[in-house]
Amino acid sequence: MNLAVEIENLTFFYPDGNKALDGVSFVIPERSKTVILGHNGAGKSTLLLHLNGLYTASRGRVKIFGKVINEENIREIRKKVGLVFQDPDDQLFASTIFDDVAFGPQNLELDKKEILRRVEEALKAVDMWDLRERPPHHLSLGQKKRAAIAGVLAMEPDIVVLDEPMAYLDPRGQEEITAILNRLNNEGKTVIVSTHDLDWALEWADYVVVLNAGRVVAEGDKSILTNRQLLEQNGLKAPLLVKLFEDFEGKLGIPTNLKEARQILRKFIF
Ligand SMILES: Nc1ncnc2c1ncn2[C@@H]1O[C@H](COP(=O)(O)OP(=O)(O)OP(=O)(O)O)[C@@H](O)[C@H]1O
Repeated sequence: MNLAVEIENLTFFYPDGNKALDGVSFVIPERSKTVILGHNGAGKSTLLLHLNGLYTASRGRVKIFGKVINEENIREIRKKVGLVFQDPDDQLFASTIFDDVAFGPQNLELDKKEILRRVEEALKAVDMWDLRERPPHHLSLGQKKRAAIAGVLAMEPDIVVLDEPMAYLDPRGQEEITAILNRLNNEGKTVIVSTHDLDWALEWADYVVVLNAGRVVAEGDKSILTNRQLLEQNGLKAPLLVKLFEDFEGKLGIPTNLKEARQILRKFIF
């Protein structure tokens, strides 16, 4: 298994002395769809900000494709790891969406043709090309989130990290973002998402990391999401499917997505 991310004994203190991460170690397989789960304040955002070197470990280290992030390689790392913030207003600041998405490639000092190619490809990937001349503050939240993702895609990263991309979106907005994440993963990118939504995680993820109070309490395949006791002990709500099927455990088994649930029920009923 090739690894996109390796985190070794990562501890992080905020300047006020608050220890937000405490000896965190885990790996993320390359080309996986990974979810980082944890209750409010568990340390998800703090952790994600380490993945492209925006935060620097107080102790321990973070490796991207086997290379420890350090001051010398930080520019290279930022080309490989794109980070989409939870609030798109933290990311969008130019007077048009086009300029916003062009900002990253311009900083790479690429030629004009290449910048245009990247911006067009990124905006088309999130279905925002037609809105490219709009100012960001004239967009809906779902559109802003898609524009923020385009800004990251224009850097052509191998790893895309998104901090709670579904937060505050309606079901349609969530579906649009999920479709984008799936396309990115199908193209071979490693996609890492923090979320509270375990129903969504059960359907989407293939790798899971659970944090509690700045520590890793579980890491591995999505069968973790069927362990109701573990999830609840760590302040999370088990997925509805898991709650429904666990009453029949032994007889039915616990599905790890809706399709499996249908298959189990079909077998049981017919
Ligand atoms: N700038 C800061 N200064 C001091 N402490 C902070 C700061 N930002 C976050 N923290 C603390 O660090 C811990 C981890 O916070 P973090 O935002 O990483 O958690 P989270 O899992 O992303 O939470 P949420 O789900 O609410 O977004 C919390 O105790 C939080 O209060």
